[in-house]
Amino acid sequence: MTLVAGVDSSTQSCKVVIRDAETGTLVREGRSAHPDGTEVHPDAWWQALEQASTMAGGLDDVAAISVGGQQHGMVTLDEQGEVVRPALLWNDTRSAQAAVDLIDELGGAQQWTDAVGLVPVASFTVTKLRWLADHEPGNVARAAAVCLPHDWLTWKLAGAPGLDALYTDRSDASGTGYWSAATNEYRLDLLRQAVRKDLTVPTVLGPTGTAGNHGNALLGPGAGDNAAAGFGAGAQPGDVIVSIGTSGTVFSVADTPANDPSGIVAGFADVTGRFLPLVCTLNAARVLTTAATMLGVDVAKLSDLALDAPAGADGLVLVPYLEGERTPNKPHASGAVHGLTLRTGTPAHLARAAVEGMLCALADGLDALRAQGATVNRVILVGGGARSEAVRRIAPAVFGLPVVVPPPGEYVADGAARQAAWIATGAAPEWTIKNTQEYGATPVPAIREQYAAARELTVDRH
Ligand SMILES: Nc1ncnc2c1ncn2[C@@H]1O[C@H](COP(=O)(O)OP(=O)(O)O)[C@@H](O)[C@H]1O
Ligand SMILES: O=C(CO)[C@@H](O)[C@H](O)COP(=O)(O)O
Repeated sequence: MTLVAGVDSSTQSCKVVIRDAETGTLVREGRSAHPDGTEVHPDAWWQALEQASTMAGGLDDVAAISVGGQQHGMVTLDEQGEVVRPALLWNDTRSAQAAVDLIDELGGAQQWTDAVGLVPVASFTVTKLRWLADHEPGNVARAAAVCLPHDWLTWKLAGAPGLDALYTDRSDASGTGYWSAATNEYRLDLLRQAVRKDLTVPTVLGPTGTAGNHGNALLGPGAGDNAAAGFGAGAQPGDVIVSIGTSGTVFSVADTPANDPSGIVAGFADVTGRFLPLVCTLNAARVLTTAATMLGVDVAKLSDLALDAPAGADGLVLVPYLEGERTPNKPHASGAVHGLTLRTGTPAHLARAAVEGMLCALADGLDALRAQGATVNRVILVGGGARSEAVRRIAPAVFGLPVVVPPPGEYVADGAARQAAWIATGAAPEWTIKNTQEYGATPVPAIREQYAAARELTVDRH
């Protein structure tokens, strides 16, 4: 049996799956938590990867390894390959002003989407580089290279061989703001404009490129976590993946690149050589955990409570901008609850409003994807939040679409493992996912209508 390993180094944890390359059967797995915060030293990811690999029985017997990772995080390295400062993550909003400045300097949003398929917001690496240039000139002076979380972990697995041996893949490169999925080329002029110097960047590998070796194992190009999840869940034309992890994402695989100057849909690349138009919210599964904390219950009880309240929660609306928001672009916003009355002031109403508010924000993303030409026949729901029965049952009413839920699993790590199997065997394996559940419901447009009336009514954070 040929074994392969897939890694998901995501915001909250690192997961490792080891699968049979031919059948996809899960052989072993492990996981380890990441520290909280939006600024994390990459060493913490390396320790978590080592712990998760050990829990998964080690990597000595695998033929290939691929790493999927949280997108956009800025990892800066000096000439010796030492980390210059803790990485700024995708959900760190301190570079919001840098995003505004960069859009102005290039002449507007359309110029950015024409150049690199996206409009800068605080999440994207290019804006973090500008923040660094504006606030930490000493660190900029020391920096010799910039890469992403998955690039850095792949490079560490290869033994940290030197800056010229940094590799990335199309999907993650397309989220930097200085690489174009449409042309398959870096825009190093935009990187230089952001950070005001030249930096070494990773070589972008194609779908079956190799990034070196870890012992006897080949290292695959890896991927951004969303692209890996799309590959792991086997998304087909007409499928839209909705991932409810730390972030909420809505995306599909496309044959042409997105170009959305509104900035809602980012024109990313996928792992097979195609494209991955994607909408991302900053607030997803943690809206549920926060609502559970407010109610003094766990997430299972939150789900029961939400299903006890009527659709629309009698008009109670929770606007879920707990970390500020990226879509819509409100980096300084806070969340809000509207429609409180004697009738709606119950735990069940609040639980229902939390689930519906989070899903309504994602449904707005679904509309934006359609506006970019995506065919949407059904939703495939993945990520930690998809484990919630309330989310599964309420989602079809909010999205107005059938929702398919694969068995609970690690679809980012699985996508990375599937890529590793492609590298090890020379062909993309057809791994089938059994026991998916389909949820249907009559659409309830009133849920989205009351959300639309409330979503602008927020105040900024202190
Ligand atoms: N049954 C559940 N109901 C609601 N949320 C859940 C459930 N199980 C896990 N989660 C949440 O899912 C999140 C983790 O999901 P995951 O997709 O692994 O996130 P990430 O990839 O961003 O680290 C955590 O915030 C966790 O609390
Ligand atoms: O910024 C994005 C996508 O553009 C996020 O989706 C990150 O890639 C983090 O993902 P999770 O840790 O929530 O899976």
